[in-house]
Formats: sequence, structure tokens, C-alpha cells
Amino acid sequence: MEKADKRKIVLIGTGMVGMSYAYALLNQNLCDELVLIDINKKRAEGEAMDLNHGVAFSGGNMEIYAGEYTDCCNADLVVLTAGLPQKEGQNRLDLLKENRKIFERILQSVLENGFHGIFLVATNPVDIMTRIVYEISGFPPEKVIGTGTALDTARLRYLLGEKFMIDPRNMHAYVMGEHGDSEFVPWSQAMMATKPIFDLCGETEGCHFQELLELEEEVRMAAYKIIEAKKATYYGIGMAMARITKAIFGNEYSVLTVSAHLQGEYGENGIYIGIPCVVNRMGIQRIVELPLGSEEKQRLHSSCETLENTYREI
Ligand SMILES: NC(=O)C1=CN([C@@H]2O[C@H](COP(=O)(O)OP(=O)(O)OC[C@H]3O[C@@H](n4cnc5c(N)ncnc54)[C@H](O)[C@@H]3O)[C@@H](O)[C@H]2O)C=CC1
Ligand SMILES: CC(=O)C(=O)O
Repeated sequence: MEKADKRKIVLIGTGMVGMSYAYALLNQNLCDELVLIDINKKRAEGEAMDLNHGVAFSGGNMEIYAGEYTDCCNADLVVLTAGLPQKEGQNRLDLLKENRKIFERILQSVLENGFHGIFLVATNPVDIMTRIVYEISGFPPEKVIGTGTALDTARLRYLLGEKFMIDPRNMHAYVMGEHGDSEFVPWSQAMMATKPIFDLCGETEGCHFQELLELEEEVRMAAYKIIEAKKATYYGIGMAMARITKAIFGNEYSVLTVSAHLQGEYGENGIYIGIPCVVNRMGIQRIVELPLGSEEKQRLHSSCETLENTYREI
């Protein structure tokens, strides 16, 4: 493959989330060149060595190394996983002040080195961190993507698959809104194949809507439960990020609930929030508008308000 065709990713933040993503990239052969950057350079170097020892088993020949910000100039994707994670007792919004400061420094270095590809952001609170990247970079909104509720949607589909004994890939349901406490499931839009989930539940012995609401709450609380058990979550988000990367590099036009720019009544320049989007080589090709019920619209509105109010506090 010619150098010009290489799919190059610069990953900034080689902690648990960053390296789970890197490991998923390697296993799925999703790029040709992977550059690791961390404020702790030694850690990035160690991670690069460790991953390189897996290349021979990967079926590909990914080039992996600890690099510098100058590597951003010809990268296709800059992926941001640097920053503080939640501790027990914290929610995602509590991380905003510190992670914003970290992002301001990182973005300055990325941008002054001429990066002109697509940003993918996972650092929490992811919707606001993505908005900050959009505002500081001045990039077109479709080139700044947050992981949004991609992970929450995967959690929901897994639980629905278990409940109804169906392959989660055939459970078409979304988590929308903030990747956080105000997220919600628009149940009116949830299907098993093309069958509405309400009908499926009605036909399933002992299934009541209340149980679907309990699944929704389980999704909302999943991160807290995992953090309590093992201090951090990382495999799920690493896989979600790999899925988004695959949709971008494969020009897939896949529908994923990423954090996208919503222009409207919030903020002068709009906000970022988790919403179903078509993702392709250009980034976010378009937002998929769902015919939400009035209560669902209200929940989306309220989640937008939570994000806008928190953003304004800083
Ligand atoms: N969007 C999502 O669904 C999820 C997001 N997250 C978020 O991802 C972020 C990272 O989490 P973890 O990897 O568990 O944390 P971690 O503490 O394991 O890794 C963070 C890394 O960022 C690096 N870092 C800090 N400041 C930096 C700077 N100025 N430049 C370069 N590197 C810097 C640290 O040295 C560290 O290696 C957190 O904000 C966490 O809340 C975690 C799980 C899911
Ligand atoms: C930590 C986090 O954001 C999650 O696992 O959902």
C-alpha cells in the first residue's frame, strides 16, 4: 500500500481506555499506523513495545510507535482519551474543569502541527469535551465526533438480547442524550428486527414495560457499578471506539449513536449530544431524525439543558 493510502491514527492518552482501543484496533486490523502520545512518555513507549509484540499474531503489519505531536500533521484521525477518569462517588460532569484544562493544552499542540483530519473524543464528560474540541479547533462539525451514547446503546442491546434471547445485533434500540445520568431510551423507536419492542414484550410471558424501564436504569448505572467493582471501565468503550473508527475508514454510512453537533435553541454555536448519526469517511454524514413521542422529546430537551447548563458553569 502506498504511504498516501495509509490509515494513520494518533491516539492521545495511553491509559486504560486508550490502550483498550489500541488493542481492539490491532486485533481488528483497523489502521496501518498507530502513534501513541501520553504526558507520561515512558508509559506510551512501554505500551507501544507491548502492542508491537502482538503484531505477529494480528494477521496484519500495523506500524505502532510512541510519537510526538508533529505526527498529527498527516494523521487521518486524532483520538482523545487523555484526562481524568471518574472515581467512586463522582459523576462524569465532575471531571469537566480538570479535563478541559488538559484538552486546551493538547489541542494547541495538535492544531499547531497542522492536523486536518477527524477528531474522535472519548474523554468524559464526553459530550461537553467534544463541544470544547469543536469550539477550540474551529473544524466543521462533521469532523468532530464524540463517542456519545455508542457504549450505552451497546449495553442496552446486550441486555435486551439477554432478556428476549435474541442476537443483540437484531435488537434495534438506542440510548440517546447525554452520555451520563440524563440519558434515556426512546422506547417507541425500539425494535426486534422490524417488530416493535412493545409488541414483543406484550407477547412474552411476564414482560411488562416496567421491566424495560429497569433495563434502562441498569444501562444508566452500568459505569457506576463497574467503577465500584474494578475502578474503571475500558473494554466496552475501546470496542465502541473501534466500531466508530471502522465506520469512518470503511466509509460505511453506519448508524451509530455518537455525540454530534445539534444546532438549535442551545448555546450560540449549538451543543454536542448522543444521537443516531450516519458515519462515513467524512465523519458525521447526517443526523437521523427519529419520530420521538412527546415525552421522549421532553427527555431529549432536558438532557440538552443539563449539558448546556453544565457547559455554562465553566
Ligand atoms: N466516553 C465513554 O463512554 C467513556 C469515557 N471514559 C473516559 O475516558 C477518559 C480516560 O479514562 P482512563 O483511560 O480510564 O484513564 P487513565 O487515567 O487510565 O488514562 C488517562 C491517560 O491520560 C494521560 N494524560 C493526562 N493528561 C495528559 C496530557 N496533558 N497529555 C497527554 N496525556 C495525558 C494520563 O497520563 C493517562 O495515561 C476518562 O475521562 C474517562 O472518564 C471512560 C470510559 C467510557
Ligand atoms: C466511565 C463511562 O463513561 C462509562 O463506562 O460509561
